[in-house]
Amino acid sequence: MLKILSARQIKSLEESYLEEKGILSLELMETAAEAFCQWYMQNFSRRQDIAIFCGTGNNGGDGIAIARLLSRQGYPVCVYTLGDAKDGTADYNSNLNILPTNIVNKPFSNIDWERFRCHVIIDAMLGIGLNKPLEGKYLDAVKKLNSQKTMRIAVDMPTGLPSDKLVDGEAFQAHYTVTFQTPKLSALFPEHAAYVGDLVVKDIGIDGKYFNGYESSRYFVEEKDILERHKIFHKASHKGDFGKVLLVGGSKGKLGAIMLSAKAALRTGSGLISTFVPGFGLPIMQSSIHEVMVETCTGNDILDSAPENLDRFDTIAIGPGMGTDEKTAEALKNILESYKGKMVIDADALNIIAKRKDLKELITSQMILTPHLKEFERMVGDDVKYPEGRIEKALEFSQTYGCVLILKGLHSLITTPAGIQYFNPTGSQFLATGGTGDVLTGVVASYLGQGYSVENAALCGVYHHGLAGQLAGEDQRRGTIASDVIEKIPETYKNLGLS
Ligand SMILES: NC(=O)C1=CN([C@@H]2O[C@H](COP(=O)(O)OP(=O)(O)OC[C@H]3O[C@@H](n4cnc5c(N)ncnc54)[C@H](O)[C@@H]3O)[C@@H](O)[C@H]2O)[C@@H](O)CC1
Ligand SMILES: Nc1ncnc2c1ncn2[C@@H]1O[C@H](COP(=O)(O)OP(=O)(O)O)[C@@H](O)[C@H]1O
Ligand SMILES: [K+]
Repeated sequence: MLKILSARQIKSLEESYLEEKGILSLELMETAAEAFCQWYMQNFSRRQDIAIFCGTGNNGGDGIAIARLLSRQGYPVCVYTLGDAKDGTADYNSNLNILPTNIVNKPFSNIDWERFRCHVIIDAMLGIGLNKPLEGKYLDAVKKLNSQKTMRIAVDMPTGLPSDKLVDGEAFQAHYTVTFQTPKLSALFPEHAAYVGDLVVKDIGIDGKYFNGYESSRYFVEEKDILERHKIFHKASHKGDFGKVLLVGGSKGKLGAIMLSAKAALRTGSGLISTFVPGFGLPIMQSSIHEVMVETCTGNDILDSAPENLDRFDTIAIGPGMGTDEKTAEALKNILESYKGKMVIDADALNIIAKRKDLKELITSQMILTPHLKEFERMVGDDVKYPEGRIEKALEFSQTYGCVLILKGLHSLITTPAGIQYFNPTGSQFLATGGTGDVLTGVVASYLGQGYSVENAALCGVYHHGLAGQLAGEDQRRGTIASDVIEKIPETYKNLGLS
């Protein structure tokens, strides 16, 4: 887990790290520049001309160091500077003094934009030191650079993006942001996706113990955190070990949702999947998914009653394609009141709960709720447009009702009633297609059925779902559909070296 700190905390952390280790800030800057270059060299060829735009703070210092290191490796670089070296930080100037003279270093104001050409723009103008919205030459630079049809990469933070809050005005629009040690909170806001691009986090050697003294209950999940949360199943495991899951949902025209959940749960590794659907769904379910057992409610078209003997199941997920009819709401109430095991509550089950205070009171610590933004807004009855407020609201909701909350979207946010908030690193814009939420429900329910805690099921579920989305997107690009995501779930295990 990478602890997410504010810009102020990061500066203080770096100072105490440098002091304790007896390292100069210039050395840490060199490590950061090396980390950037290592990533750059793995991804880009020497045939691409690079223009590095530098401010005169430490972000600019990183940029100048990057220019030296890349040039030494045979990469063609030019430096363009905003600001006056006499105002520069000590580390910026130390780097400027050793910039090889064969590297072109021009003031930004001297650029002839008619003739300006490069393949890659690196933004090292401003980083976490940003203290006001862009104006003047920085604003001008960002506008000019954003209009270039080239690859754009930001060092640490895109210029103009505040580390901890929503952007005010313009900011550099990066295709990649290579940040150091731990992501800054605002780089995880979906609203900032167009500025941050793909986020790359590079270790610069400040180990976890230095983070201990800084208060934050927000974390960025890493692959190793997921690996250690998985259960290992032995060779003689039988289907009962992998859990008996019941998926409740479906209504006329929306049976597909529960089918997607069921298939996703099977591909995640569930032992036995049962579904509970309206009567019309029986022949359809049976003929399309042979591995799934099907039970039906009393009504033909809508879900109007609850299943018998709920204790047969290790976990229940409810909501996909279920509809919000009055009778369905009563069936939901019945299930929430009578089932004591772990549950996933999704989609229409959330929409029903949003309107019924008596149902909200039935939320327990055994439950994982999986709203997308609109569903969350319905549940909290408030505007959740602003990310800072939304993250706070998620915390408040999880603590008030004692449940785990998965707020879906780019970097889905998992909040636990203990007050910990985890941002998920996996995912892809190709998941933005109907039915992928139903897939997530099946994946999370499967882990609950396999005996994972609510917290671990939520973390592992969201991570694998996002990774499956990435893998499906690599093959199918914008043609990706929810079924493609399901088919990639097994590959996520292979990818992580899990059996
Ligand atoms: N401190 C350290 O030891 C390390 C810092 N690193 C780099 O240092 C960066 C932070 O450096 P700084 O603290 O010098 O900050 P920046 O380089 O981000 O910016 C600082 C300067 O920009 C000015 N400024 C702020 N907002 C402005 C605006 N809107 N328009 C014009 N000028 C503006 C400030 O007054 C200040 O002079 C990080 O983002 C990272 O790139 C890395 O080298 C890793 C190690
Ligand atoms: N741009 C995106 N980047 C990352 N993940 C995304 C993106 N868009 C959607 N997702 C993920 O896809 C899923 C969509 O869920 P949801 O909105 O409930 O879809 P549906 O109701 O169609 O099943 C969520 O897990 C969400 O996190
Ligand atoms: K930058």
